Amino acid sequence: MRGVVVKLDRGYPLVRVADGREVRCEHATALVKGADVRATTGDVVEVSAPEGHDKGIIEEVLPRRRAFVRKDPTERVAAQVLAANFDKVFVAEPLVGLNIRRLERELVLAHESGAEVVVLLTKADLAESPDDLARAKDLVSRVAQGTEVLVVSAEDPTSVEAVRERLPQGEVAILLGKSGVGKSSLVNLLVGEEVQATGAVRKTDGRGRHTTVSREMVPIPGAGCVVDMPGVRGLALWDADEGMRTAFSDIDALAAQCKFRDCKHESEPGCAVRAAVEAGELAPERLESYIRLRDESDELRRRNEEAQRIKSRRGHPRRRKG
Ligand SMILES: Nc1nc2c(ncn2[C@@H]2O[C@H](COP(=O)(O)OP(=O)(O)OP(=O)(O)O)[C@@H](O)[C@H]2O)c(=O)[nH]1
Ligand SMILES: [Zn+2]
Repeated sequence: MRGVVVKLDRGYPLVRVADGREVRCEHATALVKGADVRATTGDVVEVSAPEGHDKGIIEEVLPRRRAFVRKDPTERVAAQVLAANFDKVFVAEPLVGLNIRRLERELVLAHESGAEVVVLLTKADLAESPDDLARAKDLVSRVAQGTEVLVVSAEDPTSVEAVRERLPQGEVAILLGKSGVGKSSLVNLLVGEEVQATGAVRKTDGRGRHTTVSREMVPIPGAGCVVDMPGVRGLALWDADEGMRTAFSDIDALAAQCKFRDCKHESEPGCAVRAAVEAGELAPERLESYIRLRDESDELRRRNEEAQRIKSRRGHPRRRKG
């Protein structure tokens, strides 16, 4: 049977199979043992249902056309795929507590997936004045580098409709953003009922910091599906070259004018990026942020290559003698 992973929580992946049934499934030992393949939300999987077994077995995870990948926070060098086969990424950033450095990182990860990205400036009703809102939108638009920015408020149904319009039927969007930016509230408004517990609910039940603990495909009436992405507190970069180029297209364009092709924009002569900072055309914090993210991704690549070398040596013990 062919199916799609529609929910991932602390238990077994929930797979919706062709006839519409939803089945809890475990991974076939062969999948986990060798390459350590784990199905994630959005994955298309091949499932078997052995006689007398209460769960289905995921026999195969089909190749992903798209993936949202971060560095596994529990491992020194390992990627973790948080969602697969989506069409869009909504990046939610709140108007109050706006954090440009976090937004930059989220944009790199979002663009790296290759999906279309839309930034949601949430909790817009908390703006002190129309000017305050315009300033925030301006700042976010500059950082977003041409990526669309929507102003969203739970108090303004029109703004919620604008989000729905960006998610046509048949498409899947993942929703990124720090805990508390209003992701669950937005999902509930899109659905039209309380399908996800929100921060306000959480206060009374006294549970942990994150309200949402699962990654679930939630169907939106008259639109596609949305996956609220919890636990992305530590969004460490994995492969980020493409994402960096898109999220920092301003710096990428300037870098083409640097004297050295491999300029690091640190202390090299003839650096067009630093020249732009000195001329007041590029914010120094933006360059700092770029360098920090680039170094993080370079360091990870170095570690990954090292791990691959060790692995291939272990796999071919005879080579060592040569
Ligand atoms: N003023 C205002 N408050 C909002 C808005 N959207 C959400 N909130 C409030 O912000 C708090 C957090 O909202 P949630 O929707 O739970 O945030 P979340 O991003 O889903 O958080 P996690 O589920 O923990 O990842 C709640 O108290 C909401 O009522 C908004 O547009 N305006
Ligand atoms: Zn340079």
